[in-house]
Amino acid sequence: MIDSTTKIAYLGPEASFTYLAAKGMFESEKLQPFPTIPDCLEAVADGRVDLAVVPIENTLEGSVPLTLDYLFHEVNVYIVAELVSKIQQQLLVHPNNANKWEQIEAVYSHPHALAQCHKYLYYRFSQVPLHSYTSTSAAAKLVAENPERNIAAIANASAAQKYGLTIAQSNIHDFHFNHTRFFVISRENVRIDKSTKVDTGKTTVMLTLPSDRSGALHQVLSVFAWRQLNLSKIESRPLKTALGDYFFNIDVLADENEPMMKGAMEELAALGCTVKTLGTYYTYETPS
Ligand SMILES: O=C(O)C(=O)C[C@]1(C(=O)O)C=C[C@@H](O)C=C1
Repeated sequence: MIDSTTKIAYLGPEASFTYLAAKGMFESEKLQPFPTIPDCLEAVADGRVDLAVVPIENTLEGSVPLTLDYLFHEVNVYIVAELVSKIQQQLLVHPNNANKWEQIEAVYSHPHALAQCHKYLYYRFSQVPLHSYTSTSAAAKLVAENPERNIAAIANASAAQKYGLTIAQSNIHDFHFNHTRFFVISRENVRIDKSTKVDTGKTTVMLTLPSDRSGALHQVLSVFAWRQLNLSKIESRPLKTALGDYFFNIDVLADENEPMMKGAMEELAALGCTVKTLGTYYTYETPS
């Protein structure tokens, strides 16, 4: 599945957390930066690359809605692996401004990174405007390219090194246990199976309920419950058709080829659910 010609998109530019996660799994020569999550997913969906690495969920801030929604609404692709990385956020400034970082005029980062540092920013920089950027490394690059502006980025220590920035404050995320899950996405329903995997497999299904009737969700959950299929996540997201219409993202700790899972999928279809399966995949821990 992975050979010398494999191209892998990631949310760039270089030194994003997504880059570090991808580099922990694949050779860096195969990695190609794309500016946004939709760009990565479109590139894999239309065949410009073979795989894409995108963030899906963080322990402090929850799901990355753009990834979740895009996987349901916009592209037909599969998850072939999950990467989990520790996330340590740093406040980065241009070296020219290193001795006046306490007077920064703006902070730039990915919305998830800003949210992971909410308390720090609230108590230290409550008057300073926060600006969302496409990724943490894009924010670091912006700070590097604008030395005349006393602005900061929230990004990782590799980004400081890559873009020649100074770490003004280390580990500014609000809670110590800060990890992000990333998906490796492919057009084919295959899986990356290496001895370094840390689990026995998980299947992601996205579904809509048959109709808005009482007990519909209960019925869906009992499909998994009586088969003793353990769920590790359930989350609803807007279906974007009307207020109160949702789709559900469900992660099941089982292989889609197990008889119980096949039975569950058949029963969901019989109940009238629309089910989109994103495949079974293994989890890998990647250094950050
Ligand atoms: O990869 C990056 O650097 C990103 O900006 C994305 C992202 C995310 O969406 O969760 C990745 C990891 C961190 O949780 C913060 C931001």
